[in-house]
Amino acid sequence: MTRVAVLGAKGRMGSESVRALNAADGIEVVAEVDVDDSLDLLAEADAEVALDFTQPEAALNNVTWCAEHGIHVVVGTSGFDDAKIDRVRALLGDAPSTGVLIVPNFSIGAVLMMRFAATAAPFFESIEVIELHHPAKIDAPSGTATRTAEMIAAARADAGSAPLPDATTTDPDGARGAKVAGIPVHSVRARGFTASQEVLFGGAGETFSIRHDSIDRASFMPGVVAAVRAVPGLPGVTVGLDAVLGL
Ligand SMILES: NC(=O)C1=CN([C@@H]2O[C@H](COP(=O)(O)OP(=O)(O)OC[C@H]3O[C@@H](n4cnc5c(N)ncnc54)[C@H](OP(=O)(O)O)[C@@H]3O)[C@@H](O)[C@H]2O)C=CC1
Ligand SMILES: O=C(O)C1=N[C@H](C(=O)O)C[C@H](O)C1
Repeated sequence: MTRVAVLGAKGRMGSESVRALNAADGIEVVAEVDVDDSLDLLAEADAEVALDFTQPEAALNNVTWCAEHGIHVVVGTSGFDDAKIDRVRALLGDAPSTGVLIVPNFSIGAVLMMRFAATAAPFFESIEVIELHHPAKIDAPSGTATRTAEMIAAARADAGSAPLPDATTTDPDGARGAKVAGIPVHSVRARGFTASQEVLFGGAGETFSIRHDSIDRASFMPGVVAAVRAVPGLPGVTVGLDAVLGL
């Protein structure tokens, strides 16, 4: 049995993950940790893997504690940016034995949407990302949108693509969106959405859209289970579910 601790266990993702992990073969949730609990619970429960669904300000501290205690971590919490990843890499050192798997989005459709967007990126002049989430989400832009924009920007840099055309000179209220790696990202927070994203492409005489909708948090659970199973075999830092899915 893989012994798992869920951090943020009372939250929307944490509580659903506890149920999914306990229903999965060969996995047992041995600690359910939330905001007022000590991380010592993980050691007391002899957890082998931790799953973090807390909040952006908390995740780095949790990952650091786990790495220092030799507990593999799957990070589902958004906002785990390059600066945090560098801190974790430095902590793990050159010959890591502990795995830290950072997954901006666990749903298979979202993983494919990001891959397809990166594939399409060099073929169009214009690209904009629109992410749409439930109004209880505390961070913007979403981790998925940030990762998508970074993948698009990397694909365009590799291909030597031109900058996106945009004649805007006046935008006092940020109507053109946030710029993530130079890609405009627009965040919508509205009742009725769980987690959706559309990537819009424009070229001469044509537009092209890639859209993904998570309409229920059930969409994330197969990825959560797969990530928990995989992380002990992935020493060091891994970003994205792609390696776990064999993509
Ligand atoms: N990678 C993915 O596929 C997905 C990622 N997410 C991300 O996961 C994170 C959680 O989302 P969601 O479940 O909706 O949020 P919730 O607010 O519903 O859950 C977060 C839980 O973590 C608790 N918490 C806060 N700080 C700590 C801490 N230091 N230690 C332990 N528990 C803590 C919160 O307590 P309290 O409410 O009292 O603060 C709350 O119970 C977000 O960053 C979100 O963006 C969400 C969906 C999918
Ligand atoms: O907060 C959420 O709900 C989600 N957060 C993640 C993100 O920021 O990308 C993943 C998914 O979009 C749901």
